[in-house]
Amino acid sequence: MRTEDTPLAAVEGAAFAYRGRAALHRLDLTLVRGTTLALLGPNGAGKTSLIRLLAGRLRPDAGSVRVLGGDPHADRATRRKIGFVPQEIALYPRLTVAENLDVFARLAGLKRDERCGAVAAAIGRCALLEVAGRVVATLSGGYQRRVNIAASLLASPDLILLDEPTQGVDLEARAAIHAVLAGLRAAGAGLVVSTHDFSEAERLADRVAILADGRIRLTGPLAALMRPLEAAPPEHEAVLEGAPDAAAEAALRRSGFAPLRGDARFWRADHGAAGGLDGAALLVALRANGVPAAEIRVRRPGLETLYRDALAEGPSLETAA
Ligand SMILES: Nc1ncnc2c1ncn2[C@@H]1O[C@H](COP(=O)(O)OP(=O)(O)OP(=O)(O)O)[C@@H](O)[C@H]1O
Repeated sequence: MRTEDTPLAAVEGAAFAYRGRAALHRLDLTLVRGTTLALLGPNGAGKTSLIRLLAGRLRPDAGSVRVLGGDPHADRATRRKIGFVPQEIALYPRLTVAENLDVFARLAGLKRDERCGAVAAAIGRCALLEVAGRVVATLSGGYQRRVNIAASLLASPDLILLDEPTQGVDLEARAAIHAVLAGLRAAGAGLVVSTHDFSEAERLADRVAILADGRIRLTGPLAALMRPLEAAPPEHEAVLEGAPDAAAEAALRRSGFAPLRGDARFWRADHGAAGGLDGAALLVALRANGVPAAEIRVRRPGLETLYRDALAEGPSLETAA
């Protein structure tokens, strides 16, 4: 196999258990160079465990994990090709941004004459120049997340693993982080981004993998997965003022609505199930039946639809490129 044919990463039959409790079951996944994979799945699905396997922080109990042909757990040179951005901010709060990055450059094994350039490059790629001299503890959560990302870039990794990189940040900071990730991708890095945010995945990723209970339920290129939805009718999402009582819930279910995202204020129905009414008529009809509906959103089926269907269906599916 030529070097350029080696996948960025290959996970084959990888299984992992925490003290006998299975977190990942014989997983197969290939990462393509220069692409961004979004990892989606409910809490406890195994996203972080998979990222930690790819980062070499965990060793599979069975099967194998290879990054650019090397074993990230056993092989330090392979680990240097991987940038790992953990979910928690892992920085020295009393040091400045530049001082933090210098410490991480040392930890990454960079020599003194390489460190200055590597720190400057990471600051540039994460648009941190204006805060480079600021003490990290004084920065907003969004900036701290960008410094967390910068810390993973010092050895110019080919693969960057980001565990919920926009968790807990406001919309502006989220957009800034998306711009950083888009820049990394444009520079040729492969990214794996775990997220609970469908619009983020749609914006950033060209491939997705949906996990549940330690298994991949659906994976493939986003465009190919979304294509069948193009002809599908719009969906209705009912946003309630509060959780419905039993009578309101029964009325919602009679109208074809099912709860969304485990939050009793959000319900969805496809167009047909909602009786073909438009959003305004549906709002009136639901309110007349005692449903505390504040708003009906009409939207095109998207990644969230695929996600819901993949979790409902159960069997593993793969869509080829
Ligand atoms: N350090 C640990 N010790 C024991 N069990 C763990 C540990 N970390 C994760 N688990 C368990 O492994 C399973 C997968 O967890 P994991 O954190 O990989 O899921 P996740 O998809 O990243 O979830 P979230 O979206 O909540 O971050 C869960 O059942 C979880 O409780």
